[in-house]
Amino acid sequence: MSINKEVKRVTTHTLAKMKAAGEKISMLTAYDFSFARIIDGAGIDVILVGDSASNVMAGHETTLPITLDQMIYHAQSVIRGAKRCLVVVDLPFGAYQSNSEIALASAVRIMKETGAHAVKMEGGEEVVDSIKKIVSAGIPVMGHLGLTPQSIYKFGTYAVRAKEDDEANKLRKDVLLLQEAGCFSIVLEKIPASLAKEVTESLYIPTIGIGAGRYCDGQVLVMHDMLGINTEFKPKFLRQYLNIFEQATTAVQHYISDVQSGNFPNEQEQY
Ligand SMILES: Nc1nc(=O)c2c([nH]1)NC[C@@H]1CN(c3ccc(C(=O)N[C@@H](CCC(=O)O)C(=O)O)cc3)CN21
Ligand SMILES: CC(C)C(=O)C(=O)O
Ligand SMILES: [Mg+2]
Repeated sequence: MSINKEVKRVTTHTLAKMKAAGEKISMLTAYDFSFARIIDGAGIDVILVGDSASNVMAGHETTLPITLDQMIYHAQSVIRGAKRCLVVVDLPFGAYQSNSEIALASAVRIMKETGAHAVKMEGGEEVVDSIKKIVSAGIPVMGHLGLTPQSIYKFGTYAVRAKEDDEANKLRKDVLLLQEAGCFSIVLEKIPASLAKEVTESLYIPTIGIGAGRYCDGQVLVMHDMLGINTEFKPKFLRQYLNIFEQATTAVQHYISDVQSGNFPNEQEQY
């Protein structure tokens, strides 16, 4: 299948084997070529071109405003930088909820115009028909349950989901429906660790958690959060590995003062 044999690509089948072997799956978001190159080169299994681009790239309050065209632009940039990992693209709000034909058309546009390997969509029972249609067309689908940010105005808050029995029971059913519909993996966002453990054990497809505890088959974070580019967002589940905001601010301040003092450029830095 692969014409370019330089590197062995992670596929949805790799992830299935990893779950079977008890190997944890690492996933991070990326939205552009340069960061995709860093993350892929570091050895990540999966890059998610998340609709969180709406927040961290465009500065919106929620994920709702980002369009399919804008997601396609981000995915095209990421795919040029990602040589080894699996690249999954979020279907944005409005690109799949109306009916399964619109959902398929949106997924086809992503596959055709970006070269990405899979799509992700939020929801359970409500989107099962769309998932089946997309999977039948040969497009791998990742599910997303628990806190689903495209429905934030229905929930009203970003608080932990499925703490009560009725919502937990719906999630228990939804994971099985998604698996049956053909999803290759499911993101579980901000649910109790005990529930994530239980549903992870009930599935043969891997779960990828964010704020869903240590028992998921893999973990995902938004790159800008874990690198400390975006420092306003500090939920309990986030581990920050760098503080780029602070370091970049210091670097820019040094540059400004070097320009102002005439220290930059020096003799070696001119022609
Ligand atoms: N930068 C960024 N990081 C993300 O993880 C992310 C996005 N954007 N945008 C899309 C969704 C939204 N997500 C979220 C949003 C908020 C919380 C959260 O825990 N917020 C509050 C708590 C709010 C409450 O309890 O009511 C917090 O502690 O920061 C978690 C995940 C995850 N995704
Ligand atoms: C938080 C992850 C799972 C996501 O959907 C996104 O970044 O858009
Ligand atoms: Mg998303």
